[in-house]
Amino acid sequence: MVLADLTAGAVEDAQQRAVTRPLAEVERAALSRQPARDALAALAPADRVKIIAEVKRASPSRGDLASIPDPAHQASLYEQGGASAISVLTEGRRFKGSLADLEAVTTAVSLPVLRKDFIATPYQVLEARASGADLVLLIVAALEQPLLAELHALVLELGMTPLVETHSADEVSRAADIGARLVGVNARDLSTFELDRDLFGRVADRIPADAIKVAESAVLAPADVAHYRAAGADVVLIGEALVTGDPVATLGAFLAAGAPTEGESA
Ligand SMILES: O=P(O)(O)OC[C@@H](O)[C@@H](O)c1c[nH]c2ccccc12
Repeated sequence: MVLADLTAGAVEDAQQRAVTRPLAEVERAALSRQPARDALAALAPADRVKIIAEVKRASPSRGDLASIPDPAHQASLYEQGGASAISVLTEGRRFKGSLADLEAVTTAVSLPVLRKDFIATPYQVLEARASGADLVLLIVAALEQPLLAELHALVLELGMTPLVETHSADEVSRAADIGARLVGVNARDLSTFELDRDLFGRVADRIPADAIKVAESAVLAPADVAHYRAAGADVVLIGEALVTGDPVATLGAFLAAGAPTEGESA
């Protein structure tokens, strides 16, 4: 199972880092950071769709996407283009990211920043905060419910916001059960890599009314943003389409497609 392998690899890499940087040290670093930026406020539902723009060099499904020699610069362009938050892939093996990328991005922008990785241990959550993350991705399919609840609580305790990622109605229920306030639905199944842009629309009504709804993946054109908006998304998370070309212009087109249409009462 691909998701299990990705998670096992990420946990193994974290264990390796823990050899030279023990948990107590990472905890101290995490607690000495400036407080996390308020992601729920930044992503609060508005009349138009908000965008989380992602720094991603490669992925197991798409291979190499862009070299992104300067992730801080890339993130600055996203901020300039009107993104509401930034996502940074920190997984090294298949996505070619790192915690250094995350740290560089949080320094360069004033937006909340998500650590996008395969998180399954408290150590990885502490590392996220120690590197300046404001949000942490938790993938429901990768975690047993008690561990999901434990990590969710730890993210909150550290003042960060968990983005709880789901792939089915059942997983949305599990997110609701732990009181998730920011729920993502990923169009890409992380085990088969199959894309289903309509999954969000099928499960959106299961997301608790007080949670922010995030549609993740498969936005390649402005029409895809409009599609997700019509299906009830408050926020879309976009990677691939932003890492090449002119991200400021692309974001402008995506934001326009997520705005209310003429005649529509906001
Ligand atoms: O590049 P896309 O199709 O715009 O997708 C972005 C984002 O949703 C995707 O990178 C993603 C969603 N969930 C993840 C979990 C792990 C790694 C990556 C992801």
